[in-house]
Amino acid sequence: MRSLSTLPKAELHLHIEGTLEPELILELATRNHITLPYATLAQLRAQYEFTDLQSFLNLYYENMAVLVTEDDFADMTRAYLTRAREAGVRHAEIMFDPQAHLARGVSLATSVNGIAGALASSESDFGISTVLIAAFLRDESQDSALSVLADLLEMKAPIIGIGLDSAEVGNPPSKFVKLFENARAAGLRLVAHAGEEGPPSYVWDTLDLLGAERIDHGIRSVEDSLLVKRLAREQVPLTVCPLSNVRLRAVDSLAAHPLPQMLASGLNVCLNSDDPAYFGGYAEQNFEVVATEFAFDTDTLERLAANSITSSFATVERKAQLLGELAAWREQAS
Ligand SMILES: Nc1ncnc2[nH]cnc12
Ligand SMILES: [Zn+2]
Repeated sequence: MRSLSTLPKAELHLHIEGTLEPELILELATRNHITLPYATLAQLRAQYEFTDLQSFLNLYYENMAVLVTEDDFADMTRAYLTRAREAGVRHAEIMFDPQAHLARGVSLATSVNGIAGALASSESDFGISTVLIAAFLRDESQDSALSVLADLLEMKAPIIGIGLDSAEVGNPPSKFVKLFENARAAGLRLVAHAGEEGPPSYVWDTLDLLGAERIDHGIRSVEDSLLVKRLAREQVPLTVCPLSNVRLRAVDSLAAHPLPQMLASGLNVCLNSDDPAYFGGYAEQNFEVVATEFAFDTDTLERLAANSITSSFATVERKAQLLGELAAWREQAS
């Protein structure tokens, strides 16, 4: 099969802290004199066996301890952009978790300025247009989220929107109605994780109570045929992350992933890497594993890439440019 790193694509579901590779974690730990529970790469790598979302989140939050200065955040971001360019990512919508850094005593200015500083030149340095999304931790209170959102607005942080992530089950969308109201009133775009481990009712409520424009994951939607009909009718974008779902055991195996069923139902799905340093693959690898597993033809791969572009928050001009690149890729493919 032709390498799918040449397929022009947008990545819409990416946690920048989930791009911290083990090598960079240890390098930053040394630089910042942080003692992690793991002294060697082998010891750290041995932790990357997950049984569910929470088992991953525990390691993901623990490893963030190495992010201390603006330079650390900028280096992490540039490392992702370097790898994303190789993956054929032409536009990236990058989430970060400000509350996780605040809880460790790292200021909003440090995380925002470090990441946004690197993103400011992403197009000239890497050929990748980017936007930044502040994701709120659903296992924290809404009051905490409201206060951080107010601070982000006050400091005029260059964010295009907000997201909702972390432990889903037991933290339903209804907990964050006011947060999404405030973000909407501030002119921000709205996305949220739903239906990763949580039930289809969380997807309904993410649409109806929070007014989210995109659903991150959404794979459990297939359990509810009425919901599938609605998602198809409204063409709600679903940012699916196959390798993540396998590694966090949201599905029993790649073969059991509902992606083919979602495509057959006419859903607006695209492929993403979520936390690629933890789940064994970047954007092109997520395309390659499903292309192989499900024997997808060129039309299907093109559709997945087109969905990522049209569902993005890129400008109309940028979308047109990237769809043009995709058409050129198609020409070469045939
Ligand atoms: N896959 C995921 N689900 C929920 N929260 C996350 N934070 C980082 N990755 C996540
Ligand atoms: Zn995610």
